[in-house]
Amino acid sequence: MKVDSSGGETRKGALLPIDGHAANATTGLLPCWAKATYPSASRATLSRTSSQKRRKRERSRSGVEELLAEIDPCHVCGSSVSLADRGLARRLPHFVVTRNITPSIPCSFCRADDSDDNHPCGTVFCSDECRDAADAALRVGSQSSGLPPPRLFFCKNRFGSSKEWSATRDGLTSIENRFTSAFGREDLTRRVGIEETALLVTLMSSCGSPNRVVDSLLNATQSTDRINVNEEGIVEEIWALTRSFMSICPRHHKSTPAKDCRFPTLSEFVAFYTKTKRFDLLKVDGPQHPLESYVTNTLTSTRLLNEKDRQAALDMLDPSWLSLDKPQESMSETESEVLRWRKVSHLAHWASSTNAYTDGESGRLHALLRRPYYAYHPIVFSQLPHSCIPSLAPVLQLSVEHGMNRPVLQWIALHDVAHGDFSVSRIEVLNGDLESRALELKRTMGGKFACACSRCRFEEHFDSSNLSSKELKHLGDLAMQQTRYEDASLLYDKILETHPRDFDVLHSKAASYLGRASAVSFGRSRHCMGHFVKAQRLWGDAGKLDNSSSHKEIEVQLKKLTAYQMKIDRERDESMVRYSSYLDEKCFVTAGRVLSHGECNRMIQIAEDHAVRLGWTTSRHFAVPTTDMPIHDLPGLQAIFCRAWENKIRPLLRQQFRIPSDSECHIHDAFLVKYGASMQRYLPPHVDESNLSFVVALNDDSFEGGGTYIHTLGKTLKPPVGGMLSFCGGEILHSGDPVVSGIRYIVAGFCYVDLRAGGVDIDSQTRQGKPAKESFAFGFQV
Ligand SMILES: O=C(O)CCC(=O)C(=O)O
Ligand SMILES: [Fe+2]
Repeated sequence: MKVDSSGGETRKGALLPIDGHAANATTGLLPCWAKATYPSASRATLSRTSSQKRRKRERSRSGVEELLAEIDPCHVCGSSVSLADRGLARRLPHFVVTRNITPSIPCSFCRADDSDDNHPCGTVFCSDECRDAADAALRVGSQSSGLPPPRLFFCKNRFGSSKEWSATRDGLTSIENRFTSAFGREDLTRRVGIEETALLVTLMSSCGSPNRVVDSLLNATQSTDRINVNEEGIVEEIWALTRSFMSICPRHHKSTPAKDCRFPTLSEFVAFYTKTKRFDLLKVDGPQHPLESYVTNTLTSTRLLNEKDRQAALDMLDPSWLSLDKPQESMSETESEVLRWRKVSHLAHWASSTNAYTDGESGRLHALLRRPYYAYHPIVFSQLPHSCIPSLAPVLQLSVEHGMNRPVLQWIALHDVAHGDFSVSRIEVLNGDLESRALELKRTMGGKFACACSRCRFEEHFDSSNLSSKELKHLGDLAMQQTRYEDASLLYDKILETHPRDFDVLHSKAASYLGRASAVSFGRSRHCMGHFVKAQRLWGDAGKLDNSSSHKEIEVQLKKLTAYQMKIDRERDESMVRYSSYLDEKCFVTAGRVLSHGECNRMIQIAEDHAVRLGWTTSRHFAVPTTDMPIHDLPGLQAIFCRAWENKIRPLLRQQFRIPSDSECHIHDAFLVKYGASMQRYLPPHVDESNLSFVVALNDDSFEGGGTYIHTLGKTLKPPVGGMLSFCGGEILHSGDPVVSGIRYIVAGFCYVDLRAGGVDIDSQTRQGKPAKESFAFGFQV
């Protein structure tokens, strides 16, 4: 969309000369997040002709240099600020502090103490006038942005007990209250970074117009004169941000002739970026790319899209850049529909996978989708102090409101958050060491910024003596999220030295052993080096302590322990079931059965009867949820399953995977899963958190599609009714292939193979680091 086309030049907000802004009082006052100045959707999809581009390159440098020189002092008007004038220097705009701030309160940005002469964060305003102007601009912007206001939504974190959750909720409510009382609900505004086309596409499409999805993607990726749609977008964004701040101050008199305006170079961009980022701009490494959630939630949900819209979306999401199998003439209608759905179900994984897709359209789209997206909320982020173990993470998710699915900015509580204790991370990469984090923080927050979070304090001397149990727990949980299981175990041990009956810590420590068990490469070591047994032992011991039943997670683990701990009859170690083998004996499909037809039908019946009263569960699995029913929750299911396990499944697994006699195969989890064309159709690509996994088919003639797609094979495997697929769950990428009609039922089981004695030196033999994102079943995720 053209803002103004006089002189043949597309004058978008970012390119207006400062004079131009000043002349137009209304748009001049608008910061870039105001819709009137900067229509987000159109900017994301704007393409530029090469002559326009050339003209931009020809523009002189002076405008940019001038701007760079000016940006450092006052963030509003550009005039230099005397830091000696501390009263003024400390004064922050209304939108970053609560109303009654006095100069003696530390800076909301950098938390600097008032006694410090140099204001490290560099966020200073030279006068009340500037502060008010910024404040006014924000208000104008928020009124006209046209974007839905943000909601603060809090998820229960995975670590806290119910008791702590209520403390966390109070803590989070206090944050919300603080924002609300400072600005009033209607003033809250959210702005999503324009440059990330996919995000906007998601927003648009989840608001009910799926046919704009591909238009936007193609516009963004196809126009050949755009070198990199993302970077250019960011540059524009920052350019606009900078200029609007510069132009809103009436005291700014320096004019820059239009001919001096041009886009910054990359290094200038970086300079702009790091400086403006100190304001508000925050790069969000979303745990899930918006397009991923669009594909997995919206497209497959019959509640959100009617058949016609979904068909239209499917047609459009069947582009040639998905280098999966191509439909062939000889394919039946069902086969091509399965193929189409498979493409959709793999899209998210494909888009966010680290495998290189560097060529052509697929490469460009892949690059686009893999980039973290940007979201900023000037008010909210400005108020949150930085921490390298953040307790909150902002994510954009769909949320049902008044029957509509809307994208909302949500806060995920990563740890328990007490009243007054909250922080986000202001740097993107938290995996770096102390030094690299410090460097990045200085660039982002100002040259003198030094992080004093407990992680930094700990890593400075690797000494835990000056840390509280709570801080140690945070550090342990962070290590879990980053799959540094050994570090997590050590940190939890430190706490248990003084608090041996802390159920949360006991549970987390057991989970760290389980993480280590899954991180082992079963293909290489044939057992998980005692980690699984240790985890079970720890849960068992915790269960013997008074009050352990008050801890929900421990209770669930004990229930599974009891349900699946069977007496093993050695006589039955030989299996008579025939099977075929794939992938170097890492994957098998039986021709015979491990469950009879009658048993399969009975299991389906029990599950459906139970579901009539209590429904199916859909949230038991953290990363890749299925619509399922835990076997250990229903005695009827458990009885049939355990009989099959003892007599058929266990002996078969031992034989298939050549499990040595000094090791045992343990069930950790098992559930009955339901897929359907009008409900959850498929499971996206993932690896399990297990050494071995198996899938038993409970029916096969009442659905089309379905089966387990094994990615390295490029094939869908479908055992007969009562037959079983088994594979190295932690190593083989697989997905539940989409069901295109009818209902599919399976039993899925997750096993660990461990030494019978469980007694090896576990601390010296663990392999670290399967990415948490792909983990399944009980994963801890950042
Ligand atoms: O649906 C399938 O066949 C695969 C199920 C699966 O992978 C799982 O539940 O982890
Ligand atoms: Fe799986």
